[in-house]
Amino acid sequence: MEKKGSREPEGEEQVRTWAELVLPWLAPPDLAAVASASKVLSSVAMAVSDRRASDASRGIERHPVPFLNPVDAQHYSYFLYARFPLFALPSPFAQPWGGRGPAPSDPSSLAALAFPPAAGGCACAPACASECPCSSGPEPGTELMMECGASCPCGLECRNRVSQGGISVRLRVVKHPQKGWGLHAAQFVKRGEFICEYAGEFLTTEEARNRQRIYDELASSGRFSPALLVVREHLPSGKACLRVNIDASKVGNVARFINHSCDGGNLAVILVRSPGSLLPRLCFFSAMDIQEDEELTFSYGSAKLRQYGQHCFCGSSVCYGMLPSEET
Ligand SMILES: C[S@@+](CC[C@H](N)C(=O)[O-])C[C@H]1O[C@@H](n2cnc3c(N)ncnc32)[C@H](O)[C@@H]1O
Repeated sequence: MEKKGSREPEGEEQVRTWAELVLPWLAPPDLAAVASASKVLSSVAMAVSDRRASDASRGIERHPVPFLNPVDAQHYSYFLYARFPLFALPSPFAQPWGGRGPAPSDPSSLAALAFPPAAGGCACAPACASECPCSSGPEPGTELMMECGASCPCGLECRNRVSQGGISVRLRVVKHPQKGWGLHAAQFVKRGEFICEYAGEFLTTEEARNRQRIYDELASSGRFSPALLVVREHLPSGKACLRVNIDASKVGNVARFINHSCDGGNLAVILVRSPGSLLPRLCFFSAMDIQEDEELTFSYGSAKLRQYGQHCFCGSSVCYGMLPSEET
């Protein structure tokens, strides 16, 4: 901590200024290595780590999402933060985190520019009415919902874009001794509220299969928590299905911390479609009233598809004992 009134020697002040700019770009192992080089670097590295621990979203979400670790000394998990899914990792693959300046830019905010909106959408501008043709669902028994989108003339303030305004409930990321980090409610959440979208990299099925093989190996040694999700949307004919692979292991949002529960958990997973978007978005809504501090969970999949052996610690009365995993 700097003492009021006392000035650092000029050389140290310069090192501090430089360190404040550079250290937020470093991954944890490099940050730790730099910290051991001098007192000034150590104090800047500590401040960077503290700021990182105070907000997993780096200031990109409306409310900070702090890390809480009652288990060990591990600070946080390192990944690039994006609010929406991306088709390709931004280059270079880096984002400052824990600096003193303004929030870094959200790499996923550029994604929409790369894909001009297609035709379609509603014509209810300036405001969408309750009978807007884009508004539907989720119907009981289905996991599909429609919202206005890029092809609609209405803006983000439209009432039919609940899942597009970002996260509005307060959340925190809490470490569990067996499950690793998990996402928790930091306030009471009413049933049916939008929690967050599953952001990450959209992958081709071939790339998803390749990565899954590597992740399975790393996960079985306990060194890695993969966050690759495969979602299948069955078309009305029932004959075909659209497969969406989203990998939040390197880039994603707070959804990458949501753990599995064999009883289905307290979140509903809804595919949200919008005019102008080719792919559906995977969104989480609260399936029931959720109390402050409760962990947010959903079911990763069916028990029948278990292939590799990660033990499940969901603690539910119907726990199968192993995490679901399917052959991608
Ligand atoms: C999407 S990540 C969830 C966040 C993860 N816990 C972390 O620390 O980053 C999925 C991984 O979390 C762990 N996990 C999730 N649910 C679990 C459960 N019920 N029991 C044990 N581990 C779990 C597994 O390692 C799984 O591969």
